[in-house]
Amino acid sequence: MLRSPVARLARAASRHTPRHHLRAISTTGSRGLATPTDKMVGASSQWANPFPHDQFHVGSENGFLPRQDPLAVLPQEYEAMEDLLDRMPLKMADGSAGLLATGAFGDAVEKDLPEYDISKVSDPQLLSALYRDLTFVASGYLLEPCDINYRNTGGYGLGRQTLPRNIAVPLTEVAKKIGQRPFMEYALSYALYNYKRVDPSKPLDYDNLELIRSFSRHEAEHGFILVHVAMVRNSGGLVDASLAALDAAAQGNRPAFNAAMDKMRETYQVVNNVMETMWGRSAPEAYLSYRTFIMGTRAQPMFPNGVIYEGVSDEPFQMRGESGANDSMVPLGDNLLELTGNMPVNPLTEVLRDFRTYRPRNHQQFLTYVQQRASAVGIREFAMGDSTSAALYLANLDQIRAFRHRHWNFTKHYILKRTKHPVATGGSPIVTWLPNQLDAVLQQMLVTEAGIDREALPPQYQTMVEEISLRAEAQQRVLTREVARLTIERGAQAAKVDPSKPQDGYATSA
Ligand code: HEM
Repeated sequence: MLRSPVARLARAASRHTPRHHLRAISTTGSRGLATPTDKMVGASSQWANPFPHDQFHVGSENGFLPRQDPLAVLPQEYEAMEDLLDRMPLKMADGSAGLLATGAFGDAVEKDLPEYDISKVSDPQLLSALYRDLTFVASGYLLEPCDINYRNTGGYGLGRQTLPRNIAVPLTEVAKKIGQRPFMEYALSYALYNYKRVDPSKPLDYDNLELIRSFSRHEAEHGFILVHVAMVRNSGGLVDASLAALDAAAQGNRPAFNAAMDKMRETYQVVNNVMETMWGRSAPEAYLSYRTFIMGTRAQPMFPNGVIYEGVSDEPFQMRGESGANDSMVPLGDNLLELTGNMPVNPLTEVLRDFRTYRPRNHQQFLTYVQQRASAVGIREFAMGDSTSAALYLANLDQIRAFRHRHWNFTKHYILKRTKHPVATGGSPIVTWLPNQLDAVLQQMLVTEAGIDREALPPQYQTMVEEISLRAEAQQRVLTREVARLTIERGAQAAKVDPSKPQDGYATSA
């Protein structure tokens, strides 16, 4: 990873700022930095979900979660699949070994799963539940041999290269109906459509959440998935604040813009605080015991030619695996703050763009809308036109940095410490991909802070800008060293993007 001249210039410029005047006030409290007004939030008149009947419907209440809780139990006619999924996990509810533990899942799928006729199904909630459940069956089936191999040898070997028609045909049909690819997704399958409330009358707090499906039934998998849900549960605030910021900038309304940016920062901080609970709720040493099942069929050595979907196509499909990279909260920040357009032009950034096509179609459209409107309105330029706005813009970049920095730490402790496998579940190179984006945020922060007239700021903002800048400089230095070391240790494979082109034929709407 190379330092860009821009970052060096930014650092040089920031050194001219008189720092000894600054009072030490922490930026980590939840106290607001601007004075929010009640009028600040409220949906923009310009955004409407283009697929109004879909379960994933971006809104200020549910944010990026589905607007109805996921259907937890399938109707009676799908009893065979429900039963199969109950017997599937490595560990059964009573502690005994499930089908995946003994390697009996594949046979059970071939013997016990009917080829469901989905043609008459139109209820959106049922379609989404069928999609989730068929993708669980598909991933369990394809990756069962890899998990057994991993447990015996520490390597993954090859997965099953063909998906039988009793999974492939209904899965492809349901996927088409809801505008998705026929493979496990982060939002529509594994994470955001896989929770139920313990007490239906209570809110979506972590302690009131339970999983619907699981590959392992290990408490670490429970924690891993449900921490995502507990974070995204706050995303309505991000949706609201981003629309309010766009409207305010379009109208040249500085107080409303600052209030929206502060609301955005505050909400990201809540999200980041929930993210921090991952360490305690999902043990790092257990992660690899269920991770095999969320791998993809693209850019993975277990599926060198992709997978044939029997009864669907003679050409193999290759799909990225389930990954938090398909969550919409960080891309929303990237797009609103006009960071996406400033990502380096390289194959790693191409992977980022590709990831953004793996998500519910209303999410995709919303993110595209925010990206286009932020650029049309000139959010960054508007923010840089006033010191306080610029400081709040920087504070939001800092929240995106905090997310990506913590996330890189997760990757080091949950994955890099424990396996040499060169690609992550989504098919990105494990050593360089996350740092590519983290470095881009750090550089944008350094350029931004260099452009802020600190003397014009109230004291607490001066301190905030100072703290943020020092942290960004230090983190960029450490990151550069880490990536260089890891690339040498792990070799080119762990650093390079798989050059193969997707052959999935399922590029969706955005
Ligand atoms: C144990 C915890 C976690 C680990 C080990 C982990 C690991 C990873 C890895 C390896 C990637 C690279 C992409 C790929 O799969 O190919 C990734 C991407 C990503 N994950 Fe996670 N993840 C964790 C938790 C989370 C959580 C809780 C979220 C919250 C939504 C999240 C959101 C993301 C995002 C947004 C990206 C894309 C990052 C970017 O744009 O720079 N992850 N994750």
